[in-house]
Amino acid sequence: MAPALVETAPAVQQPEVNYKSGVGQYKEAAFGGPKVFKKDLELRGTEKHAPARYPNYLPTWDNEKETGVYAPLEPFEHTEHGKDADPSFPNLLKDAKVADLTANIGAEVHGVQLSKLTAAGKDELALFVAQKKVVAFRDQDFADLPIKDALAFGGYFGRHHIHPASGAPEGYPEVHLVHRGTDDTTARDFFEERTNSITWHSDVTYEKQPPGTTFLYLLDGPAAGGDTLFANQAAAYRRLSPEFRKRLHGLKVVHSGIEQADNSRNRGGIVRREPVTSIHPLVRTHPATGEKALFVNPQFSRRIIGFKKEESDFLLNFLYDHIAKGQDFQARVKWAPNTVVVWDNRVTAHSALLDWDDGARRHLARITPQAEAPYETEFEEAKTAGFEY
Ligand SMILES: O=C(O)CCC(=O)C(=O)O
Ligand SMILES: [Fe+2]
Repeated sequence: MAPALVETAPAVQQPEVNYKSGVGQYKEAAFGGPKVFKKDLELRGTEKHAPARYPNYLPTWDNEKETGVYAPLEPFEHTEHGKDADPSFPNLLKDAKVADLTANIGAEVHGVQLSKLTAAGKDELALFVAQKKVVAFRDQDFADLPIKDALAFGGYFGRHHIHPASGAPEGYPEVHLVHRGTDDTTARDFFEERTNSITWHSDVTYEKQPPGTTFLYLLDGPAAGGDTLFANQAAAYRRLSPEFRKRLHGLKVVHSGIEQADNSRNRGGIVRREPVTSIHPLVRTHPATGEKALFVNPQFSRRIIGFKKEESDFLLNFLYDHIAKGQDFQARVKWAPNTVVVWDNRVTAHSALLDWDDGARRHLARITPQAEAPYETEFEEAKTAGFEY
């Protein structure tokens, strides 16, 4: 049966919380990939559509062998390599051409081959991405590497997250896939019910240790469309008044993976691990830059602890709206063949866009190293200094 090609999670005992009463909604249902996935059709192609360029990356899943067989995730000690980096980036950027995408978020880089970076270069990559928030590296060989080599590269940045509900290349559950194939009717179905496809989120924030430096690379894409949106959640934090920021500090938010798992189950997809909820600070601090960022998203955040439902909904909705409208701290990343986009999931949110014709293949792979458990540091009145707005 079919999987849900979406975000998702595991288990550490949590205090009892009524996560279901929050405003966050799991909206990714319509992004959940085809109900039935015919691998042979994708391998063959159709009269109108070419076969998959990277058949080794076509999604597979096995309900019988995979559902419920993964143990809860255990805590692990994360090493933040961005802290060890030379901030002048001598290894990463020595031959690079860097162009900022906007004044407040994003860069595009030519002239670097990620797969060839030394350990020092990878440390610099972690810091550079933490600073820029999202970076599009062009002309990469990543998609052509053996999958195990791509995973070995990503594993430097943290323990691989195995998605609870998404399809994966055969034998590599650590790779999360985004795939719309030749017989996909997602766009038509989705817009029967909805007016836009924006789904701001950071990945799998219901995990105890959500991802940090995250890699998404293009395998096949439509001629136009299918861009990805990114928002700088540190800039979103700084844009708020000092009084408002002060109030946000100390608040804790419940994040839930339950709806995503239910959604996968309802579609006949897999749930590799029983879903969990986690409690994270509403404002988190980045371990390498010391920057503070909002850490809420409408996909997975559910409830502010200690607030009544209406209070929690009111504040979370304000923050979602603030982030969604902040075009001046957002960037729109355009995909091209051989592009690897790297973002820091701790300080950004992103949204896919469903704006291309059904049937045109869009196929991406994500490598998702987990990072530290989110933590916060004290509110500091003057401490937006040193960071650009
Ligand atoms: O398809 C996209 O543009 C982004 C999908 C996504 O949210 C992810 O891979 O984490
Ligand atoms: Fe995502």
